[in-house]
Amino acid sequence: MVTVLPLRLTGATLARRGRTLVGPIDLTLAAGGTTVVIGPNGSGKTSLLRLMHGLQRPAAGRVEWALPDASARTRQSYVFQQPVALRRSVLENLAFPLRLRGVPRARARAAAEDAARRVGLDDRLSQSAPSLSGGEMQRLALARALITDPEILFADEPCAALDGAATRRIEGMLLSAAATTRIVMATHDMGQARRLAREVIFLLHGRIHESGPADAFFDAPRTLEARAFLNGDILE
Ligand SMILES: Nc1ncnc2c1ncn2[C@@H]1O[C@H](COP(=O)(O)OP(=O)(O)OP(=O)(O)O)[C@@H](O)[C@H]1O
Repeated sequence: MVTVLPLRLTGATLARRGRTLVGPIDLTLAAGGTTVVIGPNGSGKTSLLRLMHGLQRPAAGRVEWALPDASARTRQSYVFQQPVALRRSVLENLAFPLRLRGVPRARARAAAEDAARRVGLDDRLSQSAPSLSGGEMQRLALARALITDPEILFADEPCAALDGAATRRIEGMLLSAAATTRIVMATHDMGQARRLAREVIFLLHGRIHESGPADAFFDAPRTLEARAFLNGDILE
């Protein structure tokens, strides 16, 4: 199968007004499993996801997919920390990415209904999406991001501000999506990171401080800083 992976970052930095927010980053994202990006507030989790997804061009270094950027772009989705919904119905929101890709109206509608059923929003199809609750909105955002069957999904704190039940529901969606979609997500919730991650990237001050298989990272972090972070200590 032709695939966009691996994604390779080589000395990549993201900058705003001359200030480096993240990087230089060197990493290779191969196929399979979920990568969880963790680190203190302001350590650069969102910036790293944006850099990988191509929301911003690197100020230095390279961000390269296995396919040309134009094809790579159509095979990835991004869920923002604060999801944005179109001022349209739940059904139209779900159908939108398919319509953008030229899927005929009836087929897009059927797929949207099916997606809504799977995430428990089938009784909300005609409700205006901006009026959904926080948990419902996150489910909508995730279902909309997955409806194109992306090869890779970037999710920035997809459970921020959700209660335990809503969080578990989103985690369930991520776990089933992970069977076919490579996931890279940022989270503050270490329980969630343990439940979902195959691989961890621990950021500190905009750089990768430690990374590797999740089990090893959580059982025996190599660096003092990672140990301190997992203990909930403040890192300056
Ligand atoms: N548009 C911007 N302009 C200037 N600085 C920015 C911008 N976006 C982010 N930053 C800065 O970049 C650094 C990293 O921010 P980022 O949002 O990537 O961190 P984070 O790890 O996702 O934080 P949090 O856990 O609080 O969401 C922070 O110091 C932040 O203030």
